[in-house]
Amino acid sequence: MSYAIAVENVSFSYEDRPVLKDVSLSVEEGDFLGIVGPNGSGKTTLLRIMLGLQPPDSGTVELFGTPASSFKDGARLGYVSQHSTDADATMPVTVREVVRMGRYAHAGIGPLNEADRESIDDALETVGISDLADRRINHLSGGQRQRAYIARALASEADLLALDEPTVGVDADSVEAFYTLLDDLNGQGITILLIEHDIGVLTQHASTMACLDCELYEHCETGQFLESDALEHAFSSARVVSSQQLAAGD
Ligand SMILES: Nc1ncnc2c1ncn2[C@@H]1O[C@H](COP(=O)(O)OP(=O)(O)OP(=O)(O)O)[C@@H](O)[C@H]1O
Repeated sequence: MSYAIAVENVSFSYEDRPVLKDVSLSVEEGDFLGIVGPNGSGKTTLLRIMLGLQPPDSGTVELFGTPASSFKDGARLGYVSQHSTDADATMPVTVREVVRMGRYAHAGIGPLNEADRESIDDALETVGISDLADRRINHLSGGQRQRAYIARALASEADLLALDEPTVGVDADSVEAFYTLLDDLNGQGITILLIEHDIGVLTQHASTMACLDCELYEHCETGQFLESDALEHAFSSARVVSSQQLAAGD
């Protein structure tokens, strides 16, 4: 079995406040993992540690079989953080320029060759925003911006996409289209890690689910998760759908 990410006994504190306690969690290549948990339960922190962006205080993290501290192939990992868009909000960059950043690992900052240009065009087309390529990134809606950042990850040929609450502020139709895109990418073999408050929609798409509450409360296949008490535990989060809605398949 090949793991995209293997986390073993990870603990982490901000100053002296423990945020993660002894978390062990492996993500198989090709998995679609949904991560839920109450507000402030350490989800973003764990995601960043899983991607090797932040070292744990103790425990180990492996990315595609290599210790995170010596993993050099960052282009394989695409991360769309909650704050991805903030940095660009004040910069006059176009969507194409944002997606072009995904080619840095392959093309450097020099002129692009034909293959690079093709890769950028393909990425824009895959996420359905070719017509927005020359618009300023900060003139896009939240949902369109999320697509631009996914296109950047695709242009960098990422094998794994990690997204932190990508659908906040996105209208219901766009959320559905967004999940269709994620399903397509996952069908092409891209591993997906997704933090999402809307457990109802998440569990319709994720193949495995993890519920975090400082410790790892549950990690299992989605069907099993829906029948476990982790569901109720995750509902202690502020912004979730009700279990009645879930039962009704809404
Ligand atoms: N840089 C930081 N310095 C100090 N404390 C932090 C920092 N980042 C996060 N925290 C705190 O650590 C805890 C876990 O934060 P984290 O963002 O990982 O949780 P989360 O589950 O993603 O939260 P949410 O669902 O609200 O986005 C929270 O109490 C948060 O306030």
